[in-house]
Amino acid sequence: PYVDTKVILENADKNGYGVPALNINNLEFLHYIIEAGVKMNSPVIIETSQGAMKYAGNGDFRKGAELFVKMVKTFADEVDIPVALHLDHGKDFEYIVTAIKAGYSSVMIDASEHPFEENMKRTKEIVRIAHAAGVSVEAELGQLAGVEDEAVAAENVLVNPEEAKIFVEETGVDFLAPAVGTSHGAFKFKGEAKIDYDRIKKVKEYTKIPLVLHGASSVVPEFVEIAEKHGADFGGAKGVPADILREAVKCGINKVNTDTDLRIAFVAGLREFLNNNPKEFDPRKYFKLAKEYTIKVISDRMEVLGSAGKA
Ligand SMILES: O=C(COP(=O)(O)O)N(O)CCCCO
Ligand code: NA
Ligand SMILES: [Zn+2]
Repeated sequence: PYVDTKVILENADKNGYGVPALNINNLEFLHYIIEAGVKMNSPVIIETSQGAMKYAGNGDFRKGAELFVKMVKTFADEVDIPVALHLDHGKDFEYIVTAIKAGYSSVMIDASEHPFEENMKRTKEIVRIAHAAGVSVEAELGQLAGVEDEAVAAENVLVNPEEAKIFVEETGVDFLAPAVGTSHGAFKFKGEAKIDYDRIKKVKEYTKIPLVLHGASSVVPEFVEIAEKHGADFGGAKGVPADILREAVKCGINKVNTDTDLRIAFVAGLREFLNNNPKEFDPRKYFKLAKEYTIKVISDRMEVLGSAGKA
């Protein structure tokens, strides 16, 4: 069934597990996520960026939002696992309100590049509108380095746990994404991978709401190697290893944003298949290995985060 993201995350919070939030831009990735969720008996949070809304609507983000809601609801109504649709990194008021009106389960207002007071003001406004429509809200405190669609943050600004307490009390936001050392994309760490567990624990203790880890892809070496064997150049790619994800969930993370891992698994399968099948040009065939690898990486992540078996 199609559910509010809050239902999924409150259950995860109560029972101490994490749920992968998986980005889509098209039908194929939606198929794969649903198939993995059903296979693993795991709740799934489907998420789309503002760019995905534009892409699906061929430039018209309102059309894209409508399309995504129809697609996700169609799949959700056919399966027994809980399925939610979330707007990821909502930065523009128009996109966020469009997602709320189109029927998204939840929206993120990402005002993290603004000063604290401004972030609170913008978040309060969206909470008021979203809650009036029965939609839950995620906000971000601190900044992740790396590129987030349009905005590029220079370097990591880690969350201030005391600020987080005030922020959640003042805004009434349903979930919070504290910046704790990760970044978006495939090149997350120069040296060894590490995130600030203490900050996660403090934010959890002070806010007592479901927490979100952004930039959480592991950048799985197995798929990086396959992709590079077949022509990709991902030198230096490094993500958040499974043991760090497990620890982050123990410290209070419940929603685990994952996009890069799906992209790498898919492109690894696509490159391998195309290289080995020069005569093939049927898209129902040449996505086969891409589909298999993407379902594998999602299934494994559900095991790592503990959402497997929890639907
Ligand atoms: O936090 C994340 C996931 O980040 P990643 O999958 O790159 O680790 N997201 O919000 C997904 C979209 C961001 C651009 O990839
Ligand atoms: Na942000
Ligand atoms: Zn993110």
